[in-house]
Amino acid sequence: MTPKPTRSDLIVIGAGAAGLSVASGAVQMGASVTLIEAGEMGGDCLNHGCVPSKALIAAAARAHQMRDAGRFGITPVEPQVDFPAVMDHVRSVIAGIAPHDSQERFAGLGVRVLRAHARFVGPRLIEVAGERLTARRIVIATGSRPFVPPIPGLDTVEYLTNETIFGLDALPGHLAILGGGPIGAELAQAFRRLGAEVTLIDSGTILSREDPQAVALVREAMKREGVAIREDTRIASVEGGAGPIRLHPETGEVIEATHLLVATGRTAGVDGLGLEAAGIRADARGIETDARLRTSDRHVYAIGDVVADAPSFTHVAGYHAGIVIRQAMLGLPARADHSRIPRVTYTSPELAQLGPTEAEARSARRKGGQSVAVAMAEGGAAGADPAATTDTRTDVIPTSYLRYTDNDRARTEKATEGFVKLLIRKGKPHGVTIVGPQAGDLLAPWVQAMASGTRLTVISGLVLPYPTLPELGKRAAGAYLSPKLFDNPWVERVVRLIQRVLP
Ligand SMILES: Cc1cc2nc3c(=O)[nH]c(=O)nc-3n(C[C@H](O)[C@H](O)[C@H](O)COP(=O)(O)OP(=O)(O)OC[C@H]3O[C@@H](n4cnc5c(N)ncnc54)[C@H](O)[C@@H]3O)c2cc1C
Ligand SMILES: NC(=O)c1ccc[n+]([C@@H]2O[C@H](COP(=O)([O-])OP(=O)(O)OC[C@H]3O[C@@H](n4cnc5c(N)ncnc54)[C@H](O)[C@@H]3O)[C@@H](O)[C@H]2O)c1
Repeated sequence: MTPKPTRSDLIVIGAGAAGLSVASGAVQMGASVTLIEAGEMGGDCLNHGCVPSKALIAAAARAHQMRDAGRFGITPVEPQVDFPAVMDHVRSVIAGIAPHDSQERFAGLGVRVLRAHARFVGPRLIEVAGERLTARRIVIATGSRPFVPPIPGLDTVEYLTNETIFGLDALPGHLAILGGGPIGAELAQAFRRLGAEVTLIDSGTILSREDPQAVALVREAMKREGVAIREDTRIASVEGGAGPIRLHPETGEVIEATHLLVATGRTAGVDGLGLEAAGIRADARGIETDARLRTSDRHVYAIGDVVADAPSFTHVAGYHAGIVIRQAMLGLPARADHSRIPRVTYTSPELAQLGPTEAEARSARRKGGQSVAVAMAEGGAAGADPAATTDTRTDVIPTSYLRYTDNDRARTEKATEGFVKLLIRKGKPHGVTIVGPQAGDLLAPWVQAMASGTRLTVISGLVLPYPTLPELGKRAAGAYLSPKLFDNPWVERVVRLIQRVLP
């Protein structure tokens, strides 16, 4: 007779950002929780994703500053990059965060942590290392893996992915990167700054989801720093062996590199999970869920990267975890809304987006969606009057421009390349694009403003310390509002009247 399965209130499969957040929340609320992890605690973000990539980017930024010091009257120097030491820095950052995600910490909180592969063997029935488990609620948080395209010959070379690149102990001589999404773009610039020759290849355009005007600044900066960017380039085959890796674009020429990073997107982590046995629907995009993140078995949730069509970010994993906790622990309904998820690509300049891009807003408008005004605070030519560039034609969404050059702090830092673009709906921010230094940090107040429905009049009236970059946001709001105030015949009439009666 099969022994009775071990029972708990909640089983969580996967100890990445998503699974860890649910497990810690649930156990601290008093539930009995079993957490199952086949690989490293902390998942992709800690071990092969956000943390090592941002640590590498930080080191690369220092190298870049040394080369770039001449603009400030300081003799620029070509940095001596000790790559193994750079990787020690990356590993030390991971090691510093790891205790927070560790088995010891979770066991200490009261979570039963199993370090093995989990698979469903029936509805709400899981097998782990020979033990059967069941629970009132189950959370699948198995994340994603690199998608490797079926290019002839690719499987014959030792290509890198995000799971292996941070294990390099020597700087690549020439790193070819297939895929110019956030992974490819961030790592292309970082490796270039650390001294590698880099070729970034995309079958379409780089960062294609993002605002093209913003991407143009990123592309320009990367090219200037020496990243060879090959867009609209399809690789027909790859060959290698012991020597260099040769990529053959369809155009017939050859790209030769010492290393190849494949960063062509993600695939959901559902292999060997036995979803069919559990009656849980999934396809190539990931696990199907409703807005409450319930799978086709209502007692089983899916969260984080494994969810079909959900944005793949650590903050989304955390957001999903909160939605499941409310439902599974407190019995309260909660829904995921992905329309206002911020995202930042940590290139230099950084590229930050909240809500729809201008193109998405225009396309929604064409489809008969809501009417949206675009106040493009691009920071036009130095000293330009933003109002002068307001586009009020009726066939397009009105735009106005203001650049980083119009911010005094950006000027003192000589960090003037960039812009803020606001999409406005009924006097409130509807979408925000920021490209430029610290764009990610500059997005935070807009996240708050959009969440709380703050009007642009409030933002433009804020008293912010001078000189700071956040003044850009206030100016951007002002750029939209000032034509209404200063070019308004009604306002002029009222002011003339008041001036006549003022004592
Ligand atoms: C290079 C790179 C840089 C990134 N940078 C950023 C960034 O700057 N900001 C940002 O927000 N996001 C970033 N991301 C995305 C972010 O890493 C992911 O969105 C996040 O890790 C998703 O968390 P998750 O918990 O859903 O999945 P994961 O972190 O993938 O965790 C899933 C876990 O489940 C385990 N698992 C899978 N199957 C099983 C099974 N059957 N049994 C047991 N365990 C299993 C896996 O071993 C893994 O540990 C980056 C990603 C990459 C690759
Ligand atoms: N800063 C961040 O928050 C950050 C950083 C890295 C990754 N991430 C997350 O991880 C996800 C995955 O990132 P990604 O960059 O791998 O994927 P992606 O899907 O965003 O980009 C993949 C790129 O590869 C290109 N491509 C696909 N097939 C190709 C081929 N055969 N040849 C050449 N180019 C090809 C695509 O045109 C696309 O530009 C992101 O969508 C993001 O959610 C986030």
